[in-house]
Amino acid sequence: MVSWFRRDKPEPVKPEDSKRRLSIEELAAAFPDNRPAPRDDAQTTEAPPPAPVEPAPAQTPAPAPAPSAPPVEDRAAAVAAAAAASAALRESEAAPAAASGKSGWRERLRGGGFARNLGGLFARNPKLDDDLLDEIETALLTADVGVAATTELVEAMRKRMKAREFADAAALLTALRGELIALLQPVARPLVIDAGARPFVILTVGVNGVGKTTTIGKLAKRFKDEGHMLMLAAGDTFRAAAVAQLQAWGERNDVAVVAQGQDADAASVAFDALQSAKSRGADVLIADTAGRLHTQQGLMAELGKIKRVLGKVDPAAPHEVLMVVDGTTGQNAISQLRQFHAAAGVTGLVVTKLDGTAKGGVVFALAREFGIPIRYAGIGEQPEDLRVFDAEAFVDALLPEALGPANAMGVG
Ligand SMILES: Nc1nc2c(ncn2[C@@H]2O[C@H](COP(=O)(O)OP(=O)(O)OP(=O)(O)O)[C@@H](O)[C@H]2O)c(=O)[nH]1
Repeated sequence: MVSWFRRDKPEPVKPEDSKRRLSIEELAAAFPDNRPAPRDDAQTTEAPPPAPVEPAPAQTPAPAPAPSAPPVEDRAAAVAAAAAASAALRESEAAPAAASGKSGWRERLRGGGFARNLGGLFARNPKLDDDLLDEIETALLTADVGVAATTELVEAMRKRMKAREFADAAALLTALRGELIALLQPVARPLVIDAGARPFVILTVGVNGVGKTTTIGKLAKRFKDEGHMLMLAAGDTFRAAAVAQLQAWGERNDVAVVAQGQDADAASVAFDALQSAKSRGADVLIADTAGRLHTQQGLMAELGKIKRVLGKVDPAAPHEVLMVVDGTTGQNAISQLRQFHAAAGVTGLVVTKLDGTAKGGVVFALAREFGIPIRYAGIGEQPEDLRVFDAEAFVDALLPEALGPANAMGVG
């Protein structure tokens, strides 16, 4: 599949070219059905992307990927995958906004470990005693809330229980909900597009496979719906299908995508895209970057380079460094954020894949450890499955106030 993107005959491509319709093969490549799982070890065998060179001037035509014909069996698989992708797109577009509002959150998060363990615990009508606190502690740790945050929460509950503040377990549940909401409230700060920045530049970063490109697609839809004139920069020039994937999202939302193809210099793509967005009067530019492990120092340094290059066009850019974190990663997300923050100065987070994970508790650990705003939560793969992060809605979804057998989420 990688060979489709090798350049037999390089051709110049302009930003406008991104508006062309994608072929069925490109669509298939853009929506692969068996993505590798994200890796969090440093022993990757993948070759790193090429070291960045000085950015090309904005008007320099860049070589376009010129897909060569895939073998017949690959083509058949591609056609089948494309058909599935198109059907999925149609389905998602036709689907009612089932996941809107608090009920939508609850709907999506109910299968998760947090909801199941903690919710199930209270749904059993437990006795108010130390055993209950031990069980809460285990449930929080299992959901990856982390040792520090868990200890703080449980000790706060223990103190209040000893002070006879709670009449029963239901009262403790209410207090625990309050503590959880209080932990998240300071970081539930939505992204505000500064109208004075033309364009407002969002640089997305994160490790491999966390959902960066998908999140950009979801954001494109959101911003478009809000009436913004936006553009996308296909800065993930490493993964074979990433450019086509972003172009597919762009096409779907009628948003221009600036691309130079696979293996292009990511900083050059960002530079080009910002110049283009400026000259077209776009008010938002979202730049994708290749996934990279936080332990790969060379690749982490490349993020600093991309930022500096953007700063040459607009000293205030990027206005937001949005790190996408996979909510299923567990405590590893902490070290990821630490390294990305050091390399690129993260200003906001998107926590993805919170639907159905046993590890959704990492959101609390991130909030406690860094205090960096959590802008959005990804709760599914469809365009509408990106929510502005709301502390109360999130806690409400994981641990509803009224827990009885009827409300015990995912229990049994
Ligand atoms: N269930 C679920 N899946 C998601 C969510 N966000 C993204 N995904 C899926 O995660 C997979 C990886 O998403 P991508 O957007 O390709 O990830 P990426 O970070 O751009 O990947 P790299 O370019 O390899 O770094 C895809 O199968 C997405 O559909 C989410 O909120 N929930």
